[in-house]
Formats: sequence, structure tokens, C-alpha cells
Amino acid sequence: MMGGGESYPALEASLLAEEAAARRQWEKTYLDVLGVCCSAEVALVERLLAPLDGVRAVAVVVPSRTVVVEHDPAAVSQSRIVKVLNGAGLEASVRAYGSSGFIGRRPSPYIVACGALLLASSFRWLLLPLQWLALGAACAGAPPMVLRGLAAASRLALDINILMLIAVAGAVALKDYTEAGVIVFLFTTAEWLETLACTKASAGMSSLMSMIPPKAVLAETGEVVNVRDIGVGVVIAVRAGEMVPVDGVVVDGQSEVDERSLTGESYPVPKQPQSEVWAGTLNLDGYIAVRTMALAENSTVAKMERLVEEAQQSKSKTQRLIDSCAKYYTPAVVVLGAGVALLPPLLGARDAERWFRLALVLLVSACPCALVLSTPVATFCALLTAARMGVLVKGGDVLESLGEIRAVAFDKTGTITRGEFTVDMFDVVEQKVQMSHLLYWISSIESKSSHPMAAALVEHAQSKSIQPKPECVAEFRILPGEGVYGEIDGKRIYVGNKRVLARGSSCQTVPERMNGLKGVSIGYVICDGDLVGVFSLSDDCRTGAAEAIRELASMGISSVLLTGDSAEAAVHAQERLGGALEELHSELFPEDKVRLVGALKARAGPTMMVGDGMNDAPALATADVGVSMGISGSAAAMETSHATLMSSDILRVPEAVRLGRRARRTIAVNMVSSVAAKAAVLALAVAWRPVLWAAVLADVGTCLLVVLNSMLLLGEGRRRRGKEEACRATARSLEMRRSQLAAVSPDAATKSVGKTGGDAPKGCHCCHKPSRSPEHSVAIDVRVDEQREGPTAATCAPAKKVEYSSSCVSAGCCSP
Ligand SMILES: Nc1ncnc2c1ncn2[C@@H]1O[C@H](COP(=O)(O)OP(=O)(O)OP(=O)(O)O)[C@@H](O)[C@H]1O
Ligand SMILES: [Mg+2]
Ligand SMILES: [Zn+2]
Repeated sequence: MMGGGESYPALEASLLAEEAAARRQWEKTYLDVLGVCCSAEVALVERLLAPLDGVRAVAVVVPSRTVVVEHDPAAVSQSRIVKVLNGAGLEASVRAYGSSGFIGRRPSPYIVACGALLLASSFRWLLLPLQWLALGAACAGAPPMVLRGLAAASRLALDINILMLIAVAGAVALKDYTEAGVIVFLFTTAEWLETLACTKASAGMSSLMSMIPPKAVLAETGEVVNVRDIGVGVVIAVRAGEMVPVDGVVVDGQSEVDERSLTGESYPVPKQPQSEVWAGTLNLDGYIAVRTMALAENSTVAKMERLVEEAQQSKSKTQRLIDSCAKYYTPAVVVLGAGVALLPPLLGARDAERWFRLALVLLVSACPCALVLSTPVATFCALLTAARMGVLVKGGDVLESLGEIRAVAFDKTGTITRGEFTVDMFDVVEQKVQMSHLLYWISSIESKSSHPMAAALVEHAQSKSIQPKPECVAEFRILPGEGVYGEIDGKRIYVGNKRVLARGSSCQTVPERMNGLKGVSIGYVICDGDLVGVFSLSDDCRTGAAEAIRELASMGISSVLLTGDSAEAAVHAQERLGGALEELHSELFPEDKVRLVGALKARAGPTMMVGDGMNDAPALATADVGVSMGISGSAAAMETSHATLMSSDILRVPEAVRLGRRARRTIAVNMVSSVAAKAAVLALAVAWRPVLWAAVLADVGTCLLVVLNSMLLLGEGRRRRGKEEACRATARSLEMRRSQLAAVSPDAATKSVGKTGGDAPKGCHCCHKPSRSPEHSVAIDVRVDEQREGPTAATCAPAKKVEYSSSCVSAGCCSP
């Protein structure tokens, strides 16, 4: 096309087209399309919409019967798209912003008419002409089937509608009008029921998609603007009870924010100036001004939406297998059906009608609808459940791999531990430099690093009234697995573990008192080849880490630790976990982690790697399933990983594996039962007699069963929440006590029952017993959960109630 001989007018035209494309404003429209019943219609929808001028992309989500069209509203309007789809009988309607999907919950008039006529025809034993009403029933219910069938036939495709119409025509040809009516009625009713069942799944999906409010308020002027028009660095106002519209940093005000929509965990996270807030989270109780950090379309929740959407479209291994078979399968069945109907009579078989019926049964049974649905619906429901519990899984493939995991490798810092270091000791060696100089150098250099240790060191300096000056650092380098290097005030400074000691200094003797230290990470400061400072940092294990590892073990999954930190720190973590880990590997470089994950894969089988992305992104990519921690974790990790824990609750790891296993089982059950039902009907037809309506019932019935069975996956995770519920009643009385105390003396309230995000008192709040596990005392905090029904209620003042953390319940001191 772009050969040298291209004439100027053609070039001009293509340039014009390009220019027009650049001027376009792309917009996404979500449509509920009830006529999408199985993958067969996907190609039809694409063929109908893709040629329209102004349509850039079409995506069909079969399980929720959603079609997402990216189009230029100026060139092709929403109503035009709807009209095109409805022209093919697809029953499309535009989904209103934030609405939960299907409006058509009542059966269509076609179904009602079909059913009524069929019922009336059953009185034909009273009056013979009534039998014609059955034919009427078939005609009354058929129009949507005919429209869709015609649309499919026009592109030479064979779909379920055509198969059913052939069966109906066959029954009419055999003068069996009741059978014809019953087939139409069964088919249309089952489709309607399926739609109803899908409503729930679809509601879940749109609740995920409509979390961002469409408007935002500018802090300076109070002007209400469209979220899409807000740039980066604009300050917006978010009042109590409102959703945060764009990702940003708090610049003014204080509040507590519920991040459940992102993390799956509903407890308020305190926010003050400098805190990050995310679009789609709910501002509970204070006014905050937020400086935006991203465009609305690049906010975390928008990315999450896109991922879930893509995940539904990306096909899993099983699904691809089925699809590739379906291509050869349908034509083969048609040929076989024709053969069964025609060959025996031609060869002189007596019972031609029986063979004809048998051929019809074969055709109907051949519809792979249930088999084709068995994977995507289950995958969809499982992905949705995962997203709701705060685990973002990138696709069906990952979900299937999750169910196969045999080993898990955990990163230490920021994964098993909180990644919130405290400085236990910070000293100048032999008075070589002044403490204030040392603090100034280190904090300035470390303020350029994003390692969790760096933050602790900067904070330590600030607590000694020394402010870091990153602009004074001349050269800065990160030494992976070792530490950092920087030049400041003409001094060449290394900060890091004992590897930098070997690198930067001639003397390698470690101060005596550093040897006896247990369970801490030791750091060294080298200035111009001389050891001038030492420090030690400690970090606590995350709540639930031990429990998560034990749970994995109970599922037959072994856990290992991979850390860049020292062996002592690794052993200390193992002690805190009660020896739950099977192997410890310490002092690793990033490439060592990759190698060890590879070895684990070879030895134990499918392997998961859980990390925070500081130095472990390559290992995450190597693992069969790489799981990154937290929305605030490194962006690289979120990109390379296969799944992301939106909260840092490590207990979600075994939960996700369990969900993966359940999804695999559900898919297997779906496939086996859909094939078995068909086999049974065929066996019945061959052995006894071909019953056409039984074949239709088996077909639509298994479709329905597959959908319902898959939807059981939506309930996963609810059990855990049930446990938390048990603690709520007690907790509520606690909240009352807190407010009573607060009325008397605010100090006493904080001290006696603890404050969210503050220091937790030792012992359990519920039962006031001393805690049973060391973890438990750390875990206890009061969680506030506001009741709301969807995003609309967010504008009302939230009603507060209190619940306990799951670890509190699982520690067993407050079970009902
Ligand atoms: N910015 C830094 N300041 C001081 N020391 C550092 C810094 N970065 C790394 N180090 C030192 O290098 C070691 C290895 O770092 P690395 O990032 O590979 O592992 P890690 O994140 O500490 O542990 P894990 O691999 O479990 O996450 C750290 O334990 C620390 O001693
Ligand atoms: Mg790390
Ligand atoms: Zn308790």
C-alpha cells in the first residue's frame, strides 16, 4: 500500500484521515446486551460495530453480557450503536453511569406470549384445533431467535439460534407442534434465567467500574468541574462523605479514609498533609484538600478497571483449547447430522422419521454453549471475587496457575515484615566525625533512595532536628543488595550492609559491640574509605504473616524466604514466625532471587513469588505467579507482577490460592457436567427414542447450571467476613465506651481503648484478656466500618460502626 508509486491525492487523503483520527475524542460506552448468550455472538457484535466510522475498539464481556465500545461520540452516537445492535436482535441498551446493569428483569413479551399460548394448547384433548395454538406459541417466541439467527447466517456462521431454529423447523415438519412450542419456550426461558443469574455478577463489575465520581470541586474557587478535565498538580477539595475523585497528595486538612474499594479492607486509614489518597476511596469524616498526582484516566482505580476488563477478555489456556476445537466442531456436527438424516433412508432403512429425529437431537445436543461458557463465567466470577477481596489478578491464566501453586517464595523486607524500620542505634565510630555532620550526610543521601531503610534513617535525622538536603548530593548511585553511594560536601560516602564495608573501606574490622546484636539489620557508613558510623535497624513481622504461612503449609504448599538482608535478620524473622518457613536464603542479590525462584520451580513445581518490588521485580516476573504488595508499592512491581495485593494483608495469599483451586474445580465440574448431559441425551436417543425437547432441556439446562455453579465462586471469601462479624457486637459496645470516655477526658479514651493508627495497648479489646499470641497484641486495633449501599449513598453522612481485625478473631480470644 505504502509503495513508492502512491499518488499524492491518496497520500493526502490518508493524512487527512490521520488528522481526523487525532482530533477525535474517544469515549467509552458500556452497553448491556442481553442477546449475547455465548461466545458465538462475540464475532457477530464485533462484525456489526467494527466497520462503523468512529468506532475504535469493541470488547465483548460474555459472562456479564456487557459490550464496551470505544468510540467518537461526534462520529457515531450511543443511540446509533444501540440501533445497529438491536437491528440484529441483540437487545442492547446503554448502561447508565453507575447503574447496576440489567433493567429487563421481567421476561420479555415474546416469552410470556409463547408460554400462554403453549399452556392454552395443552387443552387440545378438549378441542382438537387448540393444537394450532402450539404452533402459534412457537411463532410468538421465535422473533428474537430468528433475528439473531439471520444475523449469524449472514456471515455464514452457525450459532445456537440457528441450531434451535432447525430443531423447531424439524418438529414442525414432523407435525409435532407441541414439541416446536416447547423448544422455543424452553430456550427463551432459559436465556432469560441466565440473564437474571448474570445480573449479580454484572452488578459487581459495574460497582467496580463506577467508583470514581464524575465531578470534582476545585479547592480555590469552589468551581465544580469534570474529573476528566483536571490536570496534574491541581488542588481539589474533598468533603466528608465524598469519594476522592483523583489520585493525589493531601496538602491540607485531616481525615480518615476508607480504602475498601481498592484494598478490600474496610477500616479507616488516617490521612494528614503529605499522605497519599486514591481515587475511588471514601473520605469518612474530615475536609481534605488534595493536590492531584495523575490524570483521572491514569488513577490507580482506572488502571484496576482496565486490568479487570482486559483480564476478562484475555482467554485462559482451557478456553483457548475449547475455542480452537469449536471451529472444526460445528461444521463436523452439521455434516454428521445430515448424514444421519439422509444416509440410512437412502440405504433402505425403514424408519426414516426416526433417523430424522435422531439427526435433530444430534444437532441440538451438538450446541457447545455450556462447554463454551464453562470457563469464562467461572473465571469472571473468580476474578471479581478476587478484586473484591483486594487481590487484583491479571487474567484467567494467572487464576488457573494460582490453583496449581506448590511453593511460595517470600521476600522479607516489606513483605513478611512491615518495611517500617525503627532506628535502634546510631553511632559515630571513634569520634571520627561529628554526629550532626553524619546525620546530615546520611539523611541527604538516603532521601534519594526509596528503600524502606532509607525512610527510617531520614526520619531519625529529622527527629534530631537535622533536615536532609538532597540537592547537595552530587553523585548518587544505588548498589543493589548493598546500599547506596553518594557524594556530599566533597566527601564520598557509602551507606549499606557489610558488603559496602568491603567495597568502600580498607579497614574491615567491625566494632566489637556490633557482633552480639540479634535480630536487627546492621548498617555501616563509610566516608572516604574510612568507617565513620554504624547503625542498627529493626522491623516487625506483618500481622498474619505466620498464619498465612501456616495456612499455606496446611494446603501442602511450602514457603521459603528470599532476602537481601543479613542472615541474622532472616533467622530473626523465622523465629518471630515460629519457624513456619521451610528454607531461608539471605544476603541475596536480585539475580540470586531470580536463580532461586527458577530452582524452586524446577524442584517443587509451580511457584509463586511474593514481593514488594524493591529489587525483586525480576524474580516476580520469573515466578509462575508473581504477587506484588500494596498499591503504594513500586510501580515496576505492579507492572511485572501477575497479581497485586491491594492491601498489604498477607493472609490474602492463601485465600487467593484457595480461590484459584476452587475456580479450577468449578471449571472441571462445568466441563464434565456439560459433556455428560449431552452424552446422556444422545445415549437415550440411540438406545430408546430421540426426544427433541429433552435434548433442548439438556442443552439450555446445562447452560444455566454452568452459570449458577460458577456463581458460587462469588460467595468465596464471605465466610471469612462472617468470622469478623462475630466480633462486631462486642466492638460496638467498645466504641460506645470510647466515646463515653472521650466525653470525660480525651486522653483517657485513647489510653484505655486505643486509637486507630496509634499505639495499640497490649491485650485484647473484646475480652480484655491478655493476648494469646505475640502477634495479637500488635494486631489489635479498632476498625471503623461505615454502612453504605453503592456509590450513591456516599454523599450521605456515613453511619459508623466498629469491627475487629481478622487477626483478633483468629487469635481466638474473642470468638463468640
Ligand atoms: N538505602 C539503603 N540504605 C542503607 N542500606 C541499604 C539501602 N539499600 C540497601 N541496603 C542494604 O542492602 C541490603 C540488601 O538490600 P536489598 O534491597 O537487596 O534487600 P532488602 O530489601 O533489605 O531485603 P528483601 O530482599 O527481603 O526485601 C539491605 O538489607 C541493607 O542492609
Ligand atoms: Mg525488598
Ligand atoms: Zn479479640
